[in-house]
Amino acid sequence: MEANQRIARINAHLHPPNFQVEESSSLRRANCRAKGAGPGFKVAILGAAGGIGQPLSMLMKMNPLVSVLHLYDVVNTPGVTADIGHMDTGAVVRGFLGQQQLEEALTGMDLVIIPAGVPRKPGMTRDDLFKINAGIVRTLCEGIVKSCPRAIVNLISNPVNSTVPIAAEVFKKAGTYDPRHLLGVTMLDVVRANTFVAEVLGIDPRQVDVPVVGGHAGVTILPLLSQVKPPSTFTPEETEYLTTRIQNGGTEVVEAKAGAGSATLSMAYAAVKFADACLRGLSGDDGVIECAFVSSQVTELPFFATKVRLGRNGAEEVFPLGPLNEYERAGLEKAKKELAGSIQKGVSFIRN
Ligand SMILES: NC(=O)C1=CN([C@@H]2O[C@H](COP(=O)(O)OP(=O)(O)OC[C@H]3O[C@@H](n4cnc5c(N)ncnc54)[C@H](O)[C@@H]3O)[C@@H](O)[C@H]2O)C=CC1
Ligand SMILES: O=C([O-])CC(=O)C(=O)O
Repeated sequence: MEANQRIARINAHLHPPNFQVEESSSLRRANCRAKGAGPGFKVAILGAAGGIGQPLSMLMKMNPLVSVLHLYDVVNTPGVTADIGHMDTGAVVRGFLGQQQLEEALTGMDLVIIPAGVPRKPGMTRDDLFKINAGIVRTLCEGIVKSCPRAIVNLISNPVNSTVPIAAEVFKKAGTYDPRHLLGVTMLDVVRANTFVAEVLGIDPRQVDVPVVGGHAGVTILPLLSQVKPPSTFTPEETEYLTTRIQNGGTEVVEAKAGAGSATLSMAYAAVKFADACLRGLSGDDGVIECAFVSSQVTELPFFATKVRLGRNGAEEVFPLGPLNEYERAGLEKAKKELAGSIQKGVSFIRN
């Protein structure tokens, strides 16, 4: 290629006159030429310009399993894409702005991560977000139906206990539903549980594994402290303190941020930990096991979070709860009661 042609391509990349479909196509060509998409997975982040979306996009750009990273939002993706695109890691980054570019953003994706939607302010429950976020999740899932119906979906937008059933209903309606492909992200509950339990035990959190089951709101978040690894015992006071702190972890951050949003940095960390596990599963790695809120037959509820084995087809195996102590059995009953209502609310949003 002539030198002046190469410079023209780079300029087109650096100074797109606007961020419309035609421009993003040329940007895509420039990107592919400039960097070359290596082997790996194609990942889209929907809500990429937000508090979670930005650090999540940065961390996914650093993931060696990712070859192409599509950043979609209804605002600010040109800036975030330009910024992250300068990182000298392998993934090719492309930005997409606004609903008219959703289809293009999703085409060919292997994994779609969704942190789009409004966060809580002090005094709100996650369910208070339903009104706005339910519609956002529906629209984005309709895009997935059209452009990448076989992709694995990691759903972060709250209230997860209702948005996962919403996504399932959208996919069912379109005839594309594969329950193994839809995963509500509860990893932050596990990350918090590992941290708080490690503090109590006085050990490194990286050595700790706490299964957290149920759902992702208040009493539906049920840490199984009797199954902690390494095997540990807790006094009744420690059990009560840890369970309450893990269940209120999100609220602790919302209050500390005092109106400036909810957990973003720890959530981006947790989302990447979970997405990486999904990609390792897709690659064919053995023994990839994490907690997630999925279609389940572990209880009488249609969705429930437990440990799942991630493989080439997503959540290939959903593990049972294992032995629970009396405290956990009581917690399970409370969790199921609240979860049943939240799941029904999500289902009704699409069916009615
Ligand atoms: N599952 C979990 O453990 C957690 C979930 N969350 C949830 O994640 C969501 C996002 O939180 P933040 O990033 O802090 O909020 P944020 O407000 O900082 O960012 C949200 C982003 O979504 C974008 N957005 C809004 N409508 C959209 C649409 N139709 N399509 C694409 N993008 C759209 C916004 O433009 C914004 O950039 C909230 O619902 C929050 O409650 C937050 C922390 C933990
Ligand atoms: O608490 C919130 O609203 C955000 C969230 O889900 C969490 O931090 O666990």
